[in-house]
Amino acid sequence: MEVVICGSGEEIGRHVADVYEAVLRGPAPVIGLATGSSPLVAYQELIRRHREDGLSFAGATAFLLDEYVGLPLSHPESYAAVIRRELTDHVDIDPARVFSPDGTAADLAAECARYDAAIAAAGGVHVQLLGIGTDGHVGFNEPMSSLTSRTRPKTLTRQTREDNARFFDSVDEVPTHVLTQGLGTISSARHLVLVATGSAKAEAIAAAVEGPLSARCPASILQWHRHATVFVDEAAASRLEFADYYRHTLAHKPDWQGF
Ligand SMILES: N[C@@H]1[C@@H](O)[C@H](O)[C@@H](COP(=O)(O)O)O[C@@H]1O
Repeated sequence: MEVVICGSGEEIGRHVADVYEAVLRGPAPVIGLATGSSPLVAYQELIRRHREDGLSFAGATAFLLDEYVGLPLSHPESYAAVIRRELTDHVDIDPARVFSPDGTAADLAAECARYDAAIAAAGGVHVQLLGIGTDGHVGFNEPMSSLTSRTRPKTLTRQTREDNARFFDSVDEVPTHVLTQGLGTISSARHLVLVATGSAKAEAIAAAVEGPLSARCPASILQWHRHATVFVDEAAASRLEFADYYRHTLAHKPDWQGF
């Protein structure tokens, strides 16, 4: 795992956009997208590169991490709607190639199996963007999620519903259940890129990066992955014991070595 401490959110956005641009310029790119506020600066940079530098998403396929159960796709806070609003409506990706689990499906278990099969049929995800919840969740894999789980329904913790209440009229409006790619599904992506900013994420980042590999902190699954990159700002890095080592590594990173 490579931990990269950045001076600003904009710097994180540029690094993430570099990683995505390299995949998008390759053959048949399959990109993993995430919602939440953490990826937004990277999405804005990708949209800028599309408009100003000709970066094309035309041949890309995209898979979203998760979705609320019970919110119609037309609901502005459904993740299918959020990703359209924040990224895919602003680039040249084929809307029919932007996939997300359907939280309104009559048979949720079958929908989850279908979703995993669709990811596999696309050849797997080249790069998966991740935020992190204050309880250490990735996607919507709450603490104690199986480390090998596949896409499935999950029950949100009270903490996560409170964290996400800002997108709804009240915490009571936040759905109680979700469909999420499992930790095993996420780990199948070839490159995991986790982004976190702000002091509210410092504890979760310390647990994920330097704590034990444990379902107690689902994001610690990145320690088990052969290609994982964690981009944090100074505030999110503030509880990292090895911060000086990460800074030293970055300062001496060879020119030939990307992320
Ligand atoms: N399901 C999403 C996660 O994918 C995201 O990482 C998390 C943190 O969001 P934010 O980046 O807004 O802090 O929020 C939600 O729970």
